[in-house]
Amino acid sequence: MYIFVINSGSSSIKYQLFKMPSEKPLCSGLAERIGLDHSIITHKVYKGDATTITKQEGFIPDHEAGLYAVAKLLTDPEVGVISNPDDIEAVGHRVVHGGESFAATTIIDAAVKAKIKELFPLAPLHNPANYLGIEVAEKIFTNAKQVAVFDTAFHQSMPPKAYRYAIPEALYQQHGIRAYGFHGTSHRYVSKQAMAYLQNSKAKIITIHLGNGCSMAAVDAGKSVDTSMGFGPVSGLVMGTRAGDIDASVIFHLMDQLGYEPQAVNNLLNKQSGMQGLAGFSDMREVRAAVQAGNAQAELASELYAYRIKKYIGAYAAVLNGIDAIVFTAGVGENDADTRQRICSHLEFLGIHFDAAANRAEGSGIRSISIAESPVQVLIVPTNEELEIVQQCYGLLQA
Ligand SMILES: Nc1ncnc2c1ncn2[C@@H]1O[C@H](COP(=O)(O)OP(=O)(O)O)[C@@H](O)[C@H]1O
Ligand SMILES: CC(=O)OP(=O)(O)O
Ligand SMILES: [Mg+2]
Repeated sequence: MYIFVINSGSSSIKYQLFKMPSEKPLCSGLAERIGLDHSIITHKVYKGDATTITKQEGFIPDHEAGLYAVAKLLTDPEVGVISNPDDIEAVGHRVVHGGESFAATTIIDAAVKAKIKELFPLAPLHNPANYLGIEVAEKIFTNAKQVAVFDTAFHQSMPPKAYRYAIPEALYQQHGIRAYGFHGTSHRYVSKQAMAYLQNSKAKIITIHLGNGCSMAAVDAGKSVDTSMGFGPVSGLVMGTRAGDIDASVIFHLMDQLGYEPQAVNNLLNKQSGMQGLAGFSDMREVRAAVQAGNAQAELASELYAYRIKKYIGAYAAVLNGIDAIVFTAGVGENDADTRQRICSHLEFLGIHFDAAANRAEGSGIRSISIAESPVQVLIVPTNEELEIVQQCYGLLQA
């Protein structure tokens, strides 16, 4: 059985075609800079031990055009891997916000689509792109079952004391205002990998997902018990362009004293803040280069980014009553030794004894960057949201 996985982001589409149940990837790819100049699709085909990489440049105006271009690559006589889109039996979609309606992976029907649409205002950078991905896939892969895997699902195990806000009860009961949490597919995947690595299914783990969006989760024996993102994916950590935690008074001040309209505040906190707002760059590689060049704003931004994470490590160590491991994952977490060093230094009182040399060493796959005697293991675990999505889809279709 072939299952195609689509991870539609705000400006990118990640995709992977799997043969199930072997979980063998036939191809994977990334369409980047959708709607911007210099759009590019990087398409990788795996045959035996060999990987062939094709790069296709040219303007991609929107997600619909991007998905059609990807489908064309899949069936291309030279770099394609299937002869007909009808060969695909299921398409697994990452859907960022599932609200309280979805605690598990779900076959998509008209009612599920309506619910995903209803949640647009709660995840404006993500759910519209996810929805479009579903609509286009329905047109291209007409034979396939469409399946939704929600970022919020893993965090549905949080207790009310973690997910409720201290505001009137009616706002929760009537309007669903509570913390949901995101990146659940990644937190679930890396925490499972870490439990297997530690050979401890009861492990208390703090997972730190640092991509463009950033979040942390406190995971107790495989269950999320708290997480840093909330009602929408803007709270908690400092991100590429999102502010993370901020006093609500700032929002009133912006509107009442500085004349900001609600939409402008939304834009400010989602798109112009975080590392972009502090240092002028949202891409951590550019921030690192600026720090190297002696840029004081980039240095402060890097310290603030790490400091916020350090505070959440302290909080989640308390929530979990001790920790067995801390896990770094996603673009920054997996690749940026400097950020990991800033976060993990001076945490010996928690039993975190960081190995600075191991942290700087080149490596791939799951690996430890704490010293052998450290009571708490610090791990790098590469995330693979697409693999987790395909496993979820296959599990659902077999059930
Ligand atoms: N070698 C690296 N050093 C530092 N940061 C990196 C490196 N490689 C990727 N990143 C950062 O990872 C982030 C993107 O992570 P990713 O998980 O791909 O994000 P998303 O899935 O949210 O688009 C960017 O900020 C990028 O700069
Ligand atoms: C939910 C979220 O923030 O996702 P991403 O990191 O892909 O933007
Ligand atoms: Mg991501």
